Amino acid sequence: HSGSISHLVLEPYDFLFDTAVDAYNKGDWLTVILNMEKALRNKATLRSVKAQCRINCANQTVFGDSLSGSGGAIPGAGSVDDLGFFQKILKRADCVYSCESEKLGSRTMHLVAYFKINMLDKAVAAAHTFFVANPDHVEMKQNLEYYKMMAGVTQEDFKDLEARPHMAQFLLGKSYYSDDSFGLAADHFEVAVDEYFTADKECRVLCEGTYNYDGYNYMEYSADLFQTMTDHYMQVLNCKQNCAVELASTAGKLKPFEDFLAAHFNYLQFSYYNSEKYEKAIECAKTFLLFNPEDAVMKQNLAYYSAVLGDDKAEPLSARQVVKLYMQQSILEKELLYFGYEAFGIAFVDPDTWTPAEVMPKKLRDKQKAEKETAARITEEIGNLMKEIETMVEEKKKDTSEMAIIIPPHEVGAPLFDNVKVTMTSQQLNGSERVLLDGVISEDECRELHRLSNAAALKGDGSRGNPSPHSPSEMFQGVTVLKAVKLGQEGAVPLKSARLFFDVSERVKMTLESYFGLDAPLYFSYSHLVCRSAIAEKQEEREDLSHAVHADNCLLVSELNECVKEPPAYTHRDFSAILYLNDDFEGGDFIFTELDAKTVTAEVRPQCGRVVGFGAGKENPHGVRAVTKGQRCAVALWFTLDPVHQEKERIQAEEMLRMFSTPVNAEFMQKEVSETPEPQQATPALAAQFSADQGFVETKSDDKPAEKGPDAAADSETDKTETKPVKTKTDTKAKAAPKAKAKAGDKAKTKTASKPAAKKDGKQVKTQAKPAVKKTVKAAAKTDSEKDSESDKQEL
Ligand SMILES: O=C(O)CCC(=O)C(=O)O
Ligand SMILES: [Fe+3]
Repeated sequence: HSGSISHLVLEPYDFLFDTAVDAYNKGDWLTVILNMEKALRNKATLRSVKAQCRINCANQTVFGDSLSGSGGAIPGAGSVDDLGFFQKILKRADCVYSCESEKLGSRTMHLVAYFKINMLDKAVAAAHTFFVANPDHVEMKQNLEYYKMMAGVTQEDFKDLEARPHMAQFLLGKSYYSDDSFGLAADHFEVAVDEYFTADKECRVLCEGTYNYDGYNYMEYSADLFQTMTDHYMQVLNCKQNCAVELASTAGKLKPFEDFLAAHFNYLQFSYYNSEKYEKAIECAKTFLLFNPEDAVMKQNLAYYSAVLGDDKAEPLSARQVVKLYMQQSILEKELLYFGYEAFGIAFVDPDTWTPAEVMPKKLRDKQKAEKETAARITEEIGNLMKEIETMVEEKKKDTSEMAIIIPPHEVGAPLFDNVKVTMTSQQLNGSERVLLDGVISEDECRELHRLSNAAALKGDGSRGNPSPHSPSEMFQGVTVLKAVKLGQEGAVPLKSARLFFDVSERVKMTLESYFGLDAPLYFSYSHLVCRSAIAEKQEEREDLSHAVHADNCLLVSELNECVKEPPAYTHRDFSAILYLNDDFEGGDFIFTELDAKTVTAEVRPQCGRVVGFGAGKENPHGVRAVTKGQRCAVALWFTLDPVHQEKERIQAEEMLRMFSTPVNAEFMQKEVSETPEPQQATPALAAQFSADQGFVETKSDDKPAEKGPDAAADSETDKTETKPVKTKTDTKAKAAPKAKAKAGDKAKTKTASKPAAKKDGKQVKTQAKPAVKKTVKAAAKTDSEKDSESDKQEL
């Protein structure tokens, strides 16, 4: 063991992670950031100690030594060899064990629940998305900018904590390369190669961890010694193979760089050529050819360099040994893995593109070929089908435009769900964009939601807001989806009922989209389960309405027969739907009126499962007649066509419901989340999704260095026909072959080889992908007062 005993006292990162999750739910971003950073740092330390221990121990106990003391050949030597092998394994295990506990203190302290590690990785990925990859996520960005400002944290602190030197060097090299600073580029690519192998070594030893029972029931897994060893070993090898992918991955890039290691040598060869270091250029070209022996452009480049240097000098130069060894080892691993695939069916997907075809067993190759052909056939068939469907849709469109003559323009759809029936159309309701549907939910569902409303009202503190906002003769109670879910989480109402609230409103939304034949989807703008209860002693000589006549997205000025579409009206609301839950009350009929708010054009009697749906604008002024006895309950829903205005609370509710439905995650949600939700709080899952849609900073496939089209300028001065090398492009999007960089030095240096006839214009075509423009964030997170006014407005 190493002499120095230094105990690292690390706060367990699962604990830090828990704290961060708690803080996340409370919207306390500062705490999230601090703990997440610490968790990442500790995880990195733990990782490096483990890697160091394994590397040291591997050096101390190399397999293949003869067993000390066991001298000559004795009968049954095979078993002695086996023993020797296992002795080494035991020694290795022991060495790792004591090394780790010496460095980290008690071992159990660092045993971490594995799902939490996975969660951490997910969170890290999400954090990357937030911090690095997604300058366009306006809301998340605003929040982060705001909290960063508060904390006095600078952008530097948000740098990818796990950014590893090999990647940093590679990216630096690339940026020098695209600036035509080839000397510096070569320096950084060289360091990158060195760092790559260091990182690869580390990555590989870290694969020698515990067996992951993924897919098996841990308790039921039983295998004999060799089966167990094989299973575990195959897993380790798979993991090691995957290091190539891991090392090629970086934050802010959706996909790993392709042919990452080979790419280094592609960049290097051209950088050396431009620095007139032909020996090195040749060495690197040859190294690149180890990966892609048939690469025509590289073969051509190599021929050119060799001609310049002189074939006799070029010949003895060989590809890098370290790469040869790396490939040999990797191929051995692949062969073993393929053997495991064939013998035991342990799946292996080769992550490398350079693997020689013959490494894969012929049987598998044939199978893959057949599968590819099938896939191609299916794709073709699907294509044909799609075409057919398109034609059918076209025809259908023609039909429906003819139908539109009879039926009002928007009401072309049929209800989506079987039990739903159209009771009245716009025409029958004497207006436009109106519908009355029945059978949208069942009696049982009505009862459950009615109960939910009353249970939630009981829990409500009653002090918040006016209990009778619409009529002094009635009590008004309301609960949002998020509130219902939170109450469900606390156990104050059945979680099942909260979920029903959510699902039912989803059903109404789909029904409306379908019925009104909307091309664009509707988004929830607000969802409210509301009951109006008559106050018995306040019913005499009552003349008011339960809900005065109004329109949902404009301010009705009945004196002028006008509706002004301006704030504080919810101008973004486009459709409204009221789902009724009961009819055992007196009064409470829904009415449509003219713009004068007096002339009633249609009346609807609420009943369980009935939905009145209508456009939210001036064409549909409406109100509710006084509820004079009993309690009238309904789910009131407003929809918008503009995703920007969708209800953030609902997204949060959905996220929580999803968490509850996965047992592992439910644990994170046991604690109460903040009382007033942040209106702008998006979930990591959503943010990641967003980025998947919008793309990351660098989604362009600039990872392929190729497209090394030969320079058109063939030599005309000498009889040699070698073509001058062409710069590797860094962006495959630019299709035109970039010009070779012509240097003044070429003329002097070129001895035997051809050089381009015409001197190239010195300006290099810029082919580097432009970095995404960072948006300047003007507004910080919303202030509390803004939030309050927003949530209060909803209940008016
Ligand atoms: O409850 C109803 O029937 C209608 C309520 C309404 O129009 C509203 O809240 O905007
Ligand atoms: Fe309304």
